[in-house]
Amino acid sequence: MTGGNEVVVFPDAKDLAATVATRLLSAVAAAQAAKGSASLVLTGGRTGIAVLEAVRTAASAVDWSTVDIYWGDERFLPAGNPERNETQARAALLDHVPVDQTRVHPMAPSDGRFGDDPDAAAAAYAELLGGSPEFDVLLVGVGEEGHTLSVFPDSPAVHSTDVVVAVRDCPKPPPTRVSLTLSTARSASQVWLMTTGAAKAEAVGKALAGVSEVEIPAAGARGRDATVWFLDEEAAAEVKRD
Ligand SMILES: O=C(O)[C@H](O)[C@@H](O)[C@H](O)[C@H](O)COP(=O)(O)O
Repeated sequence: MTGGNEVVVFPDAKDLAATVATRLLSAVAAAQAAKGSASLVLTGGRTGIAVLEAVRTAASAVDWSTVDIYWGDERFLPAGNPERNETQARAALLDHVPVDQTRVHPMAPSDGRFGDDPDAAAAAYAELLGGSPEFDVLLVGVGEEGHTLSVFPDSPAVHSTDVVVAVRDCPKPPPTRVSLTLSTARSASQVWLMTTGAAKAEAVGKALAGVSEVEIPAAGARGRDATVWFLDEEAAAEVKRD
């Protein structure tokens, strides 16, 4: 453990995705055994989508009909745009498992009922979540400068106390997004941060060394019951391990 974080290091991205997938399916089954359903929050990025592809290879292990699917953030683009996290998650997993579509909750597209208004899309998602969402596992990636979800260092989003926010002029394209805030992320029982590559090592090392979330937003992505970092050796290079 490192400062209350569990850190799991893998030789490569493939091994990381396979292990996270197995652990995620176990977490779903445990939540279903405990309360009859499971609530997952998905994210975008190479690692997040690779995990969903790995889940698909063993997807028969769980009853998908009682899994609630949310997104931690979304690229505010037209429905079906290949860059949308929802589009990629459906291609990687959701189109291949028998989910109850009424329990799959994408963030609005930029050509949906709110038009090109990310603030309205954010407000609607906050309303959907209600006051205290009870996520079982919230999956997030980590950017080179320490962003997570679509919350970037010293940005309006990192200072927000809202539930869900619109993000504009995002340093990572596309520029307009909708994102949970870090305080909402912290309502999850477990937060799993997953990243690979040497370019992430500095941000990961700082986050695990206790740097503020304003500087490294990933440092603020913490679960009520568990915070787990899944890293490859390169991304873990600056982590001081116990
Ligand atoms: O929409 C996105 O791109 C994600 O929300 C973003 O937070 C991503 O998870 C990180 O940028 C890491 O992405 P990689 O796993 O591709 O490095």
